[in-house]
Amino acid sequence: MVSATLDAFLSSYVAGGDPLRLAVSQTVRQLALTAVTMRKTINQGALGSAFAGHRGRSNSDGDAQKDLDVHADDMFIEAMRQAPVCLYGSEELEHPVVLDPGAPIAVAIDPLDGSSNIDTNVSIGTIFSILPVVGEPVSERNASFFQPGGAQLAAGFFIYGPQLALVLTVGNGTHVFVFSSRLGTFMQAYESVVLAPKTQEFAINAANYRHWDESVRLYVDDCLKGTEGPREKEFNMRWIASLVAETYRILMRGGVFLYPGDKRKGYGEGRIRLIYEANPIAFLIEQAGGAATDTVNRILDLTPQSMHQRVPLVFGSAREVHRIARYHTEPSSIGERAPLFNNRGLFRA
Ligand SMILES: O=P(O)(O)OC[C@H]1O[C@](O)(COP(=O)(O)O)[C@@H](O)[C@@H]1O
Ligand SMILES: [Mg+2]
Ligand SMILES: [Mg+2]
Repeated sequence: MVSATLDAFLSSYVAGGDPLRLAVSQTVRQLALTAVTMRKTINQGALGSAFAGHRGRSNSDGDAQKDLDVHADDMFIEAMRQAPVCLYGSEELEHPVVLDPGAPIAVAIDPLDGSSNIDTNVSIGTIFSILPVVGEPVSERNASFFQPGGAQLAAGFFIYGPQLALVLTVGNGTHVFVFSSRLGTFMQAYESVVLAPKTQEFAINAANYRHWDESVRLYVDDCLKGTEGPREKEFNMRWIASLVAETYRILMRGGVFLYPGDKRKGYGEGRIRLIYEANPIAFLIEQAGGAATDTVNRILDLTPQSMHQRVPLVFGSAREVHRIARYHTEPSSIGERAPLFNNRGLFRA
């Protein structure tokens, strides 16, 4: 347990006076102030006006927009106008918006993650990715969002749960800050998080089982067989349907998350958006010693092609993530089909 303030953490990060770092730290401060206000709105629940429900609108990806989605987007874009941010790209906006053309960074954001949980009083959040601005002239600057996730300067999310927390990386570990109402500020709650490489817990929306490809089905089948299957250990399963909540849990106690592509219409690349969901989560997870793939390839190596592009996402404890990749790349050598497992089965019989 450590107890530096977020301000102290950011001040030490900008100590060398690098202008990009300065811009990142000012932006994170603005995001944090806005998250505190968002939390107050969320805490009012159905008693507050921002909870009125659907506006009957949908975002560019076809998701129904709830009032709180739009409210969160309005809040964060206003906040980013107070920060040195050139471009603001959001799940809720079809195209990125130019804020300060001379500023050095671009912010990609999922203003409200886990929207389907708003009315159920389950944790929701805000995910952000901060990238350096690239591209000349100004009209070419949207290219900033199409850099591989490995170019991110910082990434993080706020989780509006039993605690308001910020999980942040600026490229030197993954840091968890919890908002202290008493002190009115975010305090660092843990040293840099280290994710256990092994796990016995997986998270997937099992309702889609029949739509998955065989590799994903076999992986899950092997987990479900527990001590009687090739894994020879019991597994636990979780699905909160809130990416921020799943990520927080995995950072705290290990585990693996899967949202693969499946055969449903529109789900060939899964559900998670690359630029403002998968990339920041992958950066946080890698900085904690975990791994993140599109089932096979490292997420942070992918070059985005469009602002709202979806990507299959697997992340969490590194050994488990790499194991899942092998179900896709060498299916005949893993799980129940592995020669060693069959031998063992013969001996047992
Ligand atoms: O409802 P499903 O298909 O299980 O999907 C749940 C996933 O969708 C998301 O809610 C997508 O994010 P949004 O709420 O920002 O659209 C993730 O947080 C979550 O992991
Ligand atoms: Mg989301
Ligand atoms: Mg969202």
